Amino acid sequence: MQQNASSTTQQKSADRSTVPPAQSIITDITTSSLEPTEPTEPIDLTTTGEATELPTASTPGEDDSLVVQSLHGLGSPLLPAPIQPPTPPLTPPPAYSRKYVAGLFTFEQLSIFLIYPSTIAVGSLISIVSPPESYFGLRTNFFNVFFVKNGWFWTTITFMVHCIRLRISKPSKLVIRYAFATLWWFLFTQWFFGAPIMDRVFLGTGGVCFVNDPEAVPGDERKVHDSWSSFGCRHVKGEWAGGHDISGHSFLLTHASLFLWFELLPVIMERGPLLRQINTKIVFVTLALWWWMLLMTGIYFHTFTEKVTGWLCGIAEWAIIYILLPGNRTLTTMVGVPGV
Ligand SMILES: CCCCCCCCCCCCCCCC(=O)SCCNC(=O)CCNC(=O)[C@H](O)C(C)(C)COP(=O)(O)OP(=O)(O)OC[C@H]1O[C@@H](n2cnc3c(N)ncnc32)[C@H](O)[C@@H]1OP(=O)(O)O
Repeated sequence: MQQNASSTTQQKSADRSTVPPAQSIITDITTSSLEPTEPTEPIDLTTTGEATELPTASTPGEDDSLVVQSLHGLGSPLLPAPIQPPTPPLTPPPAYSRKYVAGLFTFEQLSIFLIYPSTIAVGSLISIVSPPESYFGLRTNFFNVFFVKNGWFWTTITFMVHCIRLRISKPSKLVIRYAFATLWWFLFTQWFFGAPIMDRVFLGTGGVCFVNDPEAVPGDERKVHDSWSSFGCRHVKGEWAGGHDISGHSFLLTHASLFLWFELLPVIMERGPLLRQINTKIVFVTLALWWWMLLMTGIYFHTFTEKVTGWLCGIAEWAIIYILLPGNRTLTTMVGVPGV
């Protein structure tokens, strides 16, 4: 009996020795509430769904400022934090945590990203070695005139076909991402407070619009027209020559393809019934056509550097929205992430 009593006492004192003093609990809670809980890895766009939104997404009626505050784990450093049971850390759900290549891409994202520079490289190589005679080498070919020259229109239609069958909880985020992609295409190829960005680069690097002057002396028919855009130059039947003429096709085809791929990626990764739908096949047909036309641009048009600068401008908006923003939860809350 006496032995039992003493072992119980020993047990109790052993238990007490494992309990931290109250002061240390308070310190732990206070410091943990002050520690920022920023994600260490970008959010994986290949497996997320807006139905399984980010932990930061506010539910209807929730105060956004509170959400943002809780995201950063901000407490007032002047006031002692109230003692509360420690909240679980804001780690992303398992679906987000996948292996990243160079800390930025998943394997699938990297593979998609690499398709376009390799296509331009292969096309340019063929153009140097021996470009085959082809219908696709004509500027007036049907696929160019009907599809690529209206490329953003067809990309929009394809995107809508993809979107109408999704079950995502926040369609407004889809429209926001589409609006950003459209804005970049518009500023780059159509209008940027006057001439679009690609034409401004051309003019800024010494490019001019030459037109034939019927009244000029023989041998000096070409005169410079004061067109400030490639559209204006085409309108007066002039020739746009001299400066760095960024490839609009490389830009548009890369920009549109990366946009469509990254919106479609969750459907691909889910490998569910959505993948077998006709909507997905339509997206793949557009992607295939855009890839083929980029290869043709690589083989028959522009210089290598003009295609590379077109490609670089084509990845700019995608890199911000789909690669860099997912590393910041507050900004990602604004544009959302693609889902199923
Ligand atoms: C819930 C869901 C929400 C959804 C969301 C809500 C949505 C809400 C409703 C919206 C309802 C719809 C709304 C749609 C809205 C739009 O999208 S309307 C806009 C439609 N417009 C377009 O799509 C225009 C797209 N085109 C372009 O941007 C430019 O033409 C491009 C493609 C950049 C090309 O520029 P470019 O001047 O041809 O320049 P570049 O590539 O350098 O080529 C130089 C030459 O080489 C030739 N060339 C180059 N590559 C090639 C090639 N591969 N083959 C042949 N020739 C070539 C060119 O043809 C060109 O020759 P020329 O024409 O000078 O003779």
